[in-house]
Amino acid sequence: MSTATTSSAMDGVDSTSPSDRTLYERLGGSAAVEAAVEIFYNRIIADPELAPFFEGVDMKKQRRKQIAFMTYVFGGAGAYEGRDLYKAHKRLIEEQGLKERHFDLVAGHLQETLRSLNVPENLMDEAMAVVATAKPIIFGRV
Ligand code: HEM
Repeated sequence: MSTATTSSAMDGVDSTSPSDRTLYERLGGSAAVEAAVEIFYNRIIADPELAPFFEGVDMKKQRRKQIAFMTYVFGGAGAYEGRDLYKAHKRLIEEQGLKERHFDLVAGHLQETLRSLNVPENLMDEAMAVVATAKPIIFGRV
């Protein structure tokens, strides 16, 4: 009999369930993804290397788009109807010097976000593997 000692938006995380449940469900569904995206962008805009890319960006809309995107890529309900990731970041690469190094910093913030929400290591690895697939797309290598 285990007793929960901490409470977070990731309550409901279940790292041992059969793989017929999507990563989205195992992470804790919409509440978990919304909490993660909130913390994720707070970290990003507090990072002096990343903040300049988000100047003038409507962060409320950005959070909504990222929630839709993560819901989709983690296998949750709904369809992703945003711009494709290559087009969405093209201007940043051509005019603002977006490099793979920045991607790695962003991925690191996502990992730290999931860690702060007590997402189990194996689920975090799964989520990070999905996010890594965005890298060649953003940089036009696929
Ligand atoms: C894990 C990798 C990433 C994912 C999954 C991701 C996802 C997204 C998504 C879904 C959008 C919205 C697209 C739309 O307009 O429909 C977006 C836009 C944007 N992303 Fe990313 N992104 C990633 C990496 C980065 C990095 C490394 C930066 C910069 C440091 C960045 C900066 C931006 C900015 C500034 C916008 C808004 C562009 C605009 O409105 O013109 N992203 N991203």
